[in-house]
Amino acid sequence: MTEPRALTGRTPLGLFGGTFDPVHYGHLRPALEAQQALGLASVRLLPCRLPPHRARPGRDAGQRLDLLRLGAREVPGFRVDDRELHRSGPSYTVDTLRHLRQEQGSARPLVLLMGADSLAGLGRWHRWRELFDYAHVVVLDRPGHASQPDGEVAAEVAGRWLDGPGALRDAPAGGFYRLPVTPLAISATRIRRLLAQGRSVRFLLPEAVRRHIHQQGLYGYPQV
Ligand SMILES: Nc1ncnc2c1ncn2[C@@H]1O[C@H](COP(=O)(O)OP(=O)(O)OP(=O)(O)O)[C@@H](O)[C@H]1O
Ligand SMILES: O=C(O)c1ccc[n+]([C@@H]2O[C@H](COP(=O)([O-])O)[C@@H](O)[C@H]2O)c1
Repeated sequence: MTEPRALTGRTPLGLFGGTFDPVHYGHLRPALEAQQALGLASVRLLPCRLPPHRARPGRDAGQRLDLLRLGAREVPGFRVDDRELHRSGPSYTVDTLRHLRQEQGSARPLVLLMGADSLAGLGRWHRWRELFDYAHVVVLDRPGHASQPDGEVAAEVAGRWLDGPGALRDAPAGGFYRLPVTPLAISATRIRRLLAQGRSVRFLLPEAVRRHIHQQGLYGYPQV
């Protein structure tokens, strides 16, 4: 996959996974802020086929992928990476990171981005401690969710906190960092609910995504 800026062996690569049903500005704006604040050459958006800890999405993988591609097109530094859609079974992030590490080599810092709500469930992810063998983890603030780890996750990251974004370049993986981003109380759940009520979703997601949803009748309701 070609990246927008030339990648040297130690240019950090951002990775942002999600169900993206549909992609919205609560994904894109925090990811863009992370790209700029952390000096990421590129952010890869990774749609999952079967999210491990939630109900099967109403839209199939191809439909969510089309929407994500339209949204990602707005940002020059973003790429959609659809590798999880080609794997059977639940889309475990540790498997994705292992493959990316093999591809990218041992030196490049990989930076797994996640919203604060994902952090809250991290201790239940498949082989979650191994994530730190393959990547740094950076938590993006999300309204209504604590950005501080607790329980087993707090214990695991106690010795992993990084001083600042520059420290991401000092090692290929293993660090933990919290990045304040513009708080946007937007969720795909709320967008689906608005569509179900026949209400407008303008300005919550890219206009091309909104149009595509209506043109394809993806969430089943007339244009508002
Ligand atoms: N408004 C937001 N602010 C910060 N992070 C977000 C926001 N919305 C989603 N994220 C993060 O984006 C990633 C993908 O999220 P996902 O695709 O599940 O979106 P969602 O809006 O949470 O969806 P749903 O409402 O269907 O659960 C997760 O790491 C999540 O924490
Ligand atoms: O690996 C896991 O066990 C795991 C458990 C829950 C979520 N994830 C990943 O976290 C990302 C966000 O998930 P979600 O359910 O909030 O869309 C997505 O890439 C999922 O594959 C991964």
